[in-house]
Amino acid sequence: LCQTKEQRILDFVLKNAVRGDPQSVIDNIDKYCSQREWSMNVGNEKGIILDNVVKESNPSTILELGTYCGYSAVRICRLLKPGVRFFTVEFNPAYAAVAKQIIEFAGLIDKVQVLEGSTGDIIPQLKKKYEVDTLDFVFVDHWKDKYKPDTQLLEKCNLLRKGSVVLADNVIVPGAPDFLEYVRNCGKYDCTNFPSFLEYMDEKDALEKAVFRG
Ligand SMILES: Cc1ncnc2c1ncn2[C@@H]1O[C@H](/C=C/CNC(=O)c2cc(-c3ccc(F)cc3)cc(O)c2O)[C@@H](O)[C@H]1O
Ligand SMILES: [Mg+2]
Repeated sequence: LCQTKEQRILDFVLKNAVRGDPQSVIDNIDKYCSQREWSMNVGNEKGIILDNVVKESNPSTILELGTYCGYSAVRICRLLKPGVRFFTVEFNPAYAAVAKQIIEFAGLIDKVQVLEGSTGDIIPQLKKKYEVDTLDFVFVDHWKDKYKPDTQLLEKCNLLRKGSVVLADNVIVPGAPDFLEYVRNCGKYDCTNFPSFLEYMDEKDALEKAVFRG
């Protein structure tokens, strides 16, 4: 019945997680993807680093680039105080549909707006159409060749302010070399690298935190 891996992940969550309990949703996605089918969720090792960066930023307006199944949306939103706004962008309708159901099951759908479309089209709409002033936190985890252009687009659209945190997954594998070179050398960011491991594997990976200097 479940034709796609993403539908099988959703099915496993619906069957095994506890409705309204974000941690059980995260734990069950990690369990399925480590025991049955690998999947490109940020995972628990890098997820703990993500948790810590989110907690220290205490953000009110958050943007995620690349929702996929909603694992990091649930991971981030479970830490947020009431009333904050979390936007996540996904251009694959099948993935967006799975993500919405997983976010809803976790009980977090009121905090989350899944914006269906390409980041290149949606980022320029955030101020006028979605009433965003500036972004406190951006989690970047979509196609790796889009990291740099979309970071530059965020700058161009004046969505970053002094202290805005841009946190990028996979800067070792699959890697985002042009993004790393840009944020580390353009002079507009203070960068920190967080070595970790690729989700569900023993391979090395890392997150890069780039704080906009304003
Ligand atoms: C411009 C635009 N607009 C909107 N949505 C967009 C968009 N570009 C992509 N998306 C969306 O975001 C997700 C894409 C995620 C891409 N992530 C990875 O490729 C990835 C790969 C690995 C990996 C590591 C080792 C391997 F051997 C193989 C794969 C690990 C990871 O953690 C990854 O994130 C996916 O849901 C896609 O539809
Ligand atoms: Mg990733």
